[in-house]
Amino acid sequence: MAEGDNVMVNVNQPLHMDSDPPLLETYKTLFANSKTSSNNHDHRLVMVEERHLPLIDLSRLSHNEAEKERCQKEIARAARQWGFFQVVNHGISMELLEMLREEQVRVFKQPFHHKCREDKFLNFSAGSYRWGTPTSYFLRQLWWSEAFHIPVNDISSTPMEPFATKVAILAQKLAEILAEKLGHKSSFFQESCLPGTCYLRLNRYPPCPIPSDIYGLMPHTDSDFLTILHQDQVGGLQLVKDGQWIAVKPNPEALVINIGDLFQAWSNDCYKSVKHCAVTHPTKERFSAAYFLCPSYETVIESCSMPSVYRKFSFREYRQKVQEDVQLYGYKVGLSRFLV
Ligand SMILES: O=C(O)CCC(=O)C(=O)O
Ligand SMILES: [Fe+2]
Repeated sequence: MAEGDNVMVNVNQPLHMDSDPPLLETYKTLFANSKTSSNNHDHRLVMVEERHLPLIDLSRLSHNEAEKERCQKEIARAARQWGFFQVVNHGISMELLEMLREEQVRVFKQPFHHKCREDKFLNFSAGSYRWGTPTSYFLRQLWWSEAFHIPVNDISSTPMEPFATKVAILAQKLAEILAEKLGHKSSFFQESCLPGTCYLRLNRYPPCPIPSDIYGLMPHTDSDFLTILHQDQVGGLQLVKDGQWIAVKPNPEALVINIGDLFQAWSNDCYKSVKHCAVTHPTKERFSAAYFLCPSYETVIESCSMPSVYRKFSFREYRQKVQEDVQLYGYKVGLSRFLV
């Protein structure tokens, strides 16, 4: 869809069902004014090449020592060169992934007014549900998505619990390998990232009438150690590689791993926390689920080698700074706030 096509959208005709958040109604005025808005800097106006991420078969970790070593090296190389990679034979069965997906669909199918209830919805704490960015003034700051951001503790005794248990083990295993490849055998991640501090984020991107103008999720880096993403086959994840945006081709058997800001700081800029976003589709809805390996707020992030690029900071300090910047400037500045 070309720039300007957006004016063809009949914004008076709500498309959504009673489970959908009122994105179109909320953004109506912005759509109407979008003809005059400038989005020349938007990467979606440029052709985005579809690429496969490095694909790593984790079953090699249980082969002989030489194969294990090669596999670990590939993981570390992908974290350095891409900040993103995909893994197969990751220990989470297709059945569990299917169960997660079914539960995700069921949860989002609930009526909108139930999902945004202030008190508890299902088993989740108040405030777990988020949708769009109703306070934005610019089209390109809008999010065309809804999400449940759930502390892993709240997942217990839901059908998603078996997935959460397995994905937490995988995250710890990857963190350990990444640390070891920098010469650090440590229990740091085991001790600081607990079920009460890690999150599962269920994302749903409804079909969007003007996908070229609105992100599902704005370009961002993740504020965690690492993220494990399960996505469906619709596609929409894009990331920056060597200064260019590329689109990730979905692989039904793979999970997508990405390095977050905290690992970049801990690794002293060796591993890269890369900017990524989700774009929307004109006719298809898309689901993804992300597990965030996060420490407790008190955890201090200190670089594993010297001289350190960043000063040490607590995760609480980091979150506060991010929130402060988002309120002041409308975007996250991130790690560069903590440069020495
Ligand atoms: O849905 C996606 O592909 C990306 C999700 C994501 O980046 C996030 O939840 O932080
Ligand atoms: Fe993300």
